[in-house]
Amino acid sequence: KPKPKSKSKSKSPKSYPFIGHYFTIYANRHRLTQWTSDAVLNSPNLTFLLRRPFGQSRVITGNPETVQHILKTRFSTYEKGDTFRTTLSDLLGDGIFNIDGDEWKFQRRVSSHEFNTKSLRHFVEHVVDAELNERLLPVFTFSAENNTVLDLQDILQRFAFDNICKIAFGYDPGYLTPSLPEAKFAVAFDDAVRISSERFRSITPLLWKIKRFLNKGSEKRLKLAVSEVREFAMKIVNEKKQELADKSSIQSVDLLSRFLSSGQLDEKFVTDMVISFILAGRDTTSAALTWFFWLVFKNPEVEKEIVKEIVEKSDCLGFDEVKEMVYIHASLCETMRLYPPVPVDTKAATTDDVLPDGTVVKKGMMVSYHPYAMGRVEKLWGEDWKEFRPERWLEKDEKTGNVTFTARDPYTYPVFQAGPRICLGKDMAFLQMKRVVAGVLRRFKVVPVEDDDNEPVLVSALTSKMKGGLRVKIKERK
Ligand code: HEM
Repeated sequence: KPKPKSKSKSKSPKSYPFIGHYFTIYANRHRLTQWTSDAVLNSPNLTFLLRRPFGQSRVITGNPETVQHILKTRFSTYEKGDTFRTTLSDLLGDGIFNIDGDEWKFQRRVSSHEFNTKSLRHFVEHVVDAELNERLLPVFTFSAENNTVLDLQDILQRFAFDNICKIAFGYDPGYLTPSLPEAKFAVAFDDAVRISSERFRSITPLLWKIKRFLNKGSEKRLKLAVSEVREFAMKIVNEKKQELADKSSIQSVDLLSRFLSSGQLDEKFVTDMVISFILAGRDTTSAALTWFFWLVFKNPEVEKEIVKEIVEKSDCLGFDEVKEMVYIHASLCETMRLYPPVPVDTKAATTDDVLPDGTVVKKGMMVSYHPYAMGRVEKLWGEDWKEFRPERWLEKDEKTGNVTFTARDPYTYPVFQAGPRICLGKDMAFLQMKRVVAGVLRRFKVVPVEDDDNEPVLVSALTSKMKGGLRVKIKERK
């Protein structure tokens, strides 16, 4: 197992009494993911102690052993915790992302049915297939014929949003239609996520709580955005309740029906669940795919291999064919190593503890693991870690010539988290992304409009995005 870096490259950021690293945090407030990543990478044991004002400290780690300790070995010690819960409670309420203990176990158990093989097969062969063939590809065809510019990230968010609503709630918002309708909901959702996550940067939580109490500035905007989001989620819930009441037996197989028929009729609870699933399903796969198409354009030899893998399959891509596409799978893993959709994820300690790297953790302290930094550790990925090389995930059997995908251990690559709370939608996400890649690259080339050597910027608010989106032209593949 590779060992973390043993030497510090440069000194740690400067910390002052009372305010800790606040000056540097403030100066880097628009690139905190990148700044904390540098701090982790420059630390000898890949663990950095971020000192916040008023003596609050947060551990941030990129050390696989420590990540395993937090996410698995001491799972019950590291919870979401009160700070996380209160900071996000206006938006997420008691949804699965924001709870611990028995409540979390219940939601996880009911939700996990949604991700069994039968559901996933239905998802890829019907839901994703229809959204791809009836919406995404026609939008691309129009763009190719008329030489228009598209914001690929926006298109992919619409695509993912329609899909998650259809599979989880049996509801089609029709957000990716040729006219690309403005959706008040989507704007409100982005605002709500961004402002909620900005609360974490407040010098003390008291500040945003006072602002909320006075209903001023960003808190006023957050309140409006959250009520818009809740109204939309509640509409879905009420329509589903009506549908269930109208039917003598339950035919719907979606998650929402499952919650409603398990006796969960509390409107607030089910609405919270809907919001968490939209967050999980919309922004993660769309961000990953946006970076993927940019990286593939920048690496034509990878694109060639991908197209080769696609044309070897028949036109009709079902569940099994999609699963078999190992080169695309590897390319997506490689994309998310460099640009993880959840770049940093945070827990809180319920008791005092000592991490395997010797860091002392006090009860109540926040402890984050940093997939963005971990994808950049030379000792874990080799000297060529900067390169986009799907081959690092593949193994060729010299006798048979068969190429197989080799996963890294989930604590070295915690892009989907790891341990008992590992992402429930991992397989669903891969199936969806692979089906999109195969459907798009079989027919089209995706060409960024700004083709210079500048790397797009990753910005993060709970989940990451490409700053400003990705403007592309679509060309028919000859
Ligand atoms: C590339 C795509 C995705 C990535 C990288 C990803 C990553 C993650 C991560 C890091 C977490 C842990 C979050 C936390 O607890 O703080 C998580 C949890 C979760 N994800 Fe995903 N996710 C993806 C797609 C999806 C999709 C499509 C769904 C489908 C709805 C989904 C459903 C969930 C759920 C329900 C949880 C909560 C699990 C729990 O707390 O027990 N994810 N995901």
